[in-house]
Amino acid sequence: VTVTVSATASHPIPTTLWGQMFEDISHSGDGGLYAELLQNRAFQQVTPNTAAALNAWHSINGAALSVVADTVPVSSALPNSLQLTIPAGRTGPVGVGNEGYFGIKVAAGSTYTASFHYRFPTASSFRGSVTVGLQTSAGKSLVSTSVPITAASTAWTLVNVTLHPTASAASTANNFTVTLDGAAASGQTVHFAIFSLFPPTFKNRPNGMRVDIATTLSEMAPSFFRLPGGNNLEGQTVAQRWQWNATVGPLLSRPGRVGDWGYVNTDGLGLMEYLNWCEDLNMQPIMAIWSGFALGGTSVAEADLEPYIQQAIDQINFVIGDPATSSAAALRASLGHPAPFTLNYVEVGNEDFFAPSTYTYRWHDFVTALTAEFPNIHFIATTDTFDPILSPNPLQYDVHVYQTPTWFAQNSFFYDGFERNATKYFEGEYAAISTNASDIFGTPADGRFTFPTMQSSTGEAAFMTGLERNSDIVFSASYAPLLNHVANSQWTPNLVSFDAGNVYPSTSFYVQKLFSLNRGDEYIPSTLPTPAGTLFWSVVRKTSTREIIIKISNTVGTAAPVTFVLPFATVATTGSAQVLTGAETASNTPTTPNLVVPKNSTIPTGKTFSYTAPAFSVSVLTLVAH
Ligand SMILES: [NH3+][C@H]1C[C@H](O)[C@@H](O)[C@@H]1CO
Repeated sequence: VTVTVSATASHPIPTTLWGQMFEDISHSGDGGLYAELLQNRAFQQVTPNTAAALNAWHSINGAALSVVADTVPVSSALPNSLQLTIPAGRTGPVGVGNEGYFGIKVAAGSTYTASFHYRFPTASSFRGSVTVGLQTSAGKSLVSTSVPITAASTAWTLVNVTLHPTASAASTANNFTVTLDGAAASGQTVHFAIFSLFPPTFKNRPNGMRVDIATTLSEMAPSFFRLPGGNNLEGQTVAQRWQWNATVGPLLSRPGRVGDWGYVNTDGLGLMEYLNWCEDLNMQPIMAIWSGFALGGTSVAEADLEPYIQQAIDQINFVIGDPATSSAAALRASLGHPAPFTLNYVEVGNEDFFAPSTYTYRWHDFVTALTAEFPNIHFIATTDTFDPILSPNPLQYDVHVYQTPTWFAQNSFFYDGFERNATKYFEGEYAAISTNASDIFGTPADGRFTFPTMQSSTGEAAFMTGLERNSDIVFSASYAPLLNHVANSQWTPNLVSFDAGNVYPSTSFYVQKLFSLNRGDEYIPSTLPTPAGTLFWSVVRKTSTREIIIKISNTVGTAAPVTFVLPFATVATTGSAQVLTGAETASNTPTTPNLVVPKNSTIPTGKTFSYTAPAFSVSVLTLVAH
């Protein structure tokens, strides 16, 4: 095929085009990006005196354990404590261990900061010491330190320790342990509250992000970060919705919530952490507000919306308000960020095409009130585009599509036919997730991908060339879901998988990275690909370097020769090629983590040059031309 490139750009490309969608699904947050290593650290949202309340905790050497509703809770937000009784007649360490989020990585040279609160429900003359450590699940100590404790009072005492392992553990099958000497503490009962164990964090932020995952996400230079969801914004019930104010301030003040993906969210990764994260990666948030619909099916009646609208106003004021006039903004200032954060986009709900009939008034009432308060914010609607008709007319819609690789390859012209009527589109969730067109959301046995493959990733890349071509109306796009703990997935495939020890960037992640790191600031029209074809491309210009950047996706198993004809007076005779290619079913997985990674080379270029796109490949060709 011959591709003739135009001399003049058709439109500027928005700087927000490529970014990331986040929600706490498959332990993306708790057990993933959020660096806390202990699972069920504060016994939040569990029923006392049940085995489930002790999830991730186990007894060491006969200690009697139970989660109790403490008569003197450590805080009103954290009513549960761990009650530990040392039975008589035990010798050696007796206590409690935590197995982390399906393992704990212990690296020599890292400093681990551990903490917990303790109190003796009955005061006594007991004086002892507690040993805090990390050990393999076979019981071999990796590091430990001891701190004195006293039963002189029944008040809570905070213990902080640092651990410095001198050797790395052979695997992530390790436990965090808190023990007392069985003989010395025989018969003692101690209460513990909110344990915590942190490794070093990204940019050393307190209560921050896991370094390896954060670094991987930063490598694609995302321009936006959608938060906090996705389904996980919504709650199964109105009471279980995500509430910004329950996720800010001291961890002692954060009750946590039952998340929408089958596990308790600590909310240690809260709105302030999200916003600091956005600043650390130079991203802008696309922040959602709860829009009055819970996933269990409840819509708040219009007459009852006001408190939820006020909560949304406070949420936005927390982000951009003036501390002198807004208490929510004053709270932000007190937490260390007096200046407003960047916020241009607020999404009203999530996938409200599940509740379109009530979205008409929910959208109207939220957006009318919020626009009056925040005239510069762009509000994003989440129903199907223009169905139902909404008032005020949305100027932004969030469009989601999960489909087959073939669908993506066949629909790279999805937006070409959209009316140019001032409405802009956020392709907020997209991924090729199954080869089975009649059962997209089925199981792996039915064609569902567990990890992206070069078939799914080239399909997505084809679609993304269309998003780039239509970036006059597509302002943002993000693959979903972003993250996944391979030991506890609620959704596959995902962009980046991980376990307690490692991160596994997928083939689709490398596609996102190739598009995001090789952006142009203007789109250059060229011979259009055949919509029903198998080879797709987009051409952009980076005006600052006078580079032409050509992205090519070959979605089938035969190499595709393509000739480019450029109209520029000066064209470099060599250019760079960044190529991601592999077999149709090739995936990066925990067993083959780097099976398919981009390879760089130089290629001959010129006013007319040919390039052969390998089978199942995404290529980025860059050359200076003007
Ligand atoms: N059901 C998908 C759509 C929803 O918005 C997300 O929470 C889910 C996975 O990304």
